Amino acid sequence: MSFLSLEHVSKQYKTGEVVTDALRDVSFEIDEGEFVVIVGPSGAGKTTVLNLLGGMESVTGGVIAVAGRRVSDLSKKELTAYRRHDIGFVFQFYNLIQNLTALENVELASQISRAPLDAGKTLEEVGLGERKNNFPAQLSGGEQQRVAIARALCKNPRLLLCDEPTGALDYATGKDVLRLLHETCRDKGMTVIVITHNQAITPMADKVIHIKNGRQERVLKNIAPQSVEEIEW
Ligand SMILES: Nc1ncnc2c1ncn2[C@@H]1O[C@H](COP(=O)(O)OP(=O)(O)OP(=O)(O)O)[C@@H](O)[C@H]1O
Repeated sequence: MSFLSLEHVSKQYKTGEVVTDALRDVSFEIDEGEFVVIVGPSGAGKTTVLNLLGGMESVTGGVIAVAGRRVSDLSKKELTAYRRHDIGFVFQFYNLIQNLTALENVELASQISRAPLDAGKTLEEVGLGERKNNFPAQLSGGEQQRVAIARALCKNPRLLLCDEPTGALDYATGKDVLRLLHETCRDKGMTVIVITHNQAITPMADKVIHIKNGRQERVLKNIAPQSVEEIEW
């Protein structure tokens, strides 16, 4: 059995009379420790996939399983525990708490986790040991994203979900963040899913899932994934 699977997943949003088919019959599998890129144009349904995987939304139809659990069958209470303990989130705009230092931001996440890693050590691992007492406003965008990644990692999650993690960063800083995510996957055996509209980063991935108009167009495996240094856009 694979680490993560979607089987015939559909998701409809109803706003008043309007029904949007955000996802239609999406099925794919991901192995533990894979670096996966989900790519597609704006409105394709990428964030919806992430919200379903992260337990923020529930499916309209189909089955989602992560690490041996049927996420699509969990109760509200179980979903809260799943989000808290099993999933690390990295967003485009970092979502750090402005009046807490880098270290305090990471500690806050570790305090609500079941088996957290050391917050200071995790910040050192992302290259921010020297900046741990800085507030977010005193850090560059790339540094803030590293804090956000440390915050996600110190929960010691089973799965790291990243929604356009380089969307707010310049080219070189975006590459640094992708390198960090790639290294986290390789060094820790962490399963990492990155969603992006940037086709150029797909050669980094072990697996690429193309989504368009709520449908999965194709799933490709890269036999020889490239490092971020080898690709340009
Ligand atoms: N909460 C919601 N209520 C109603 N419709 C929604 C909701 N969330 C998403 N949608 C719709 O579902 C479709 C897929 O949206 P989604 O955000 O998953 O796309 P996306 O690929 O992540 O796009 P982008 O790259 O622009 O973020 C879109 O048509 C969107 O308008």
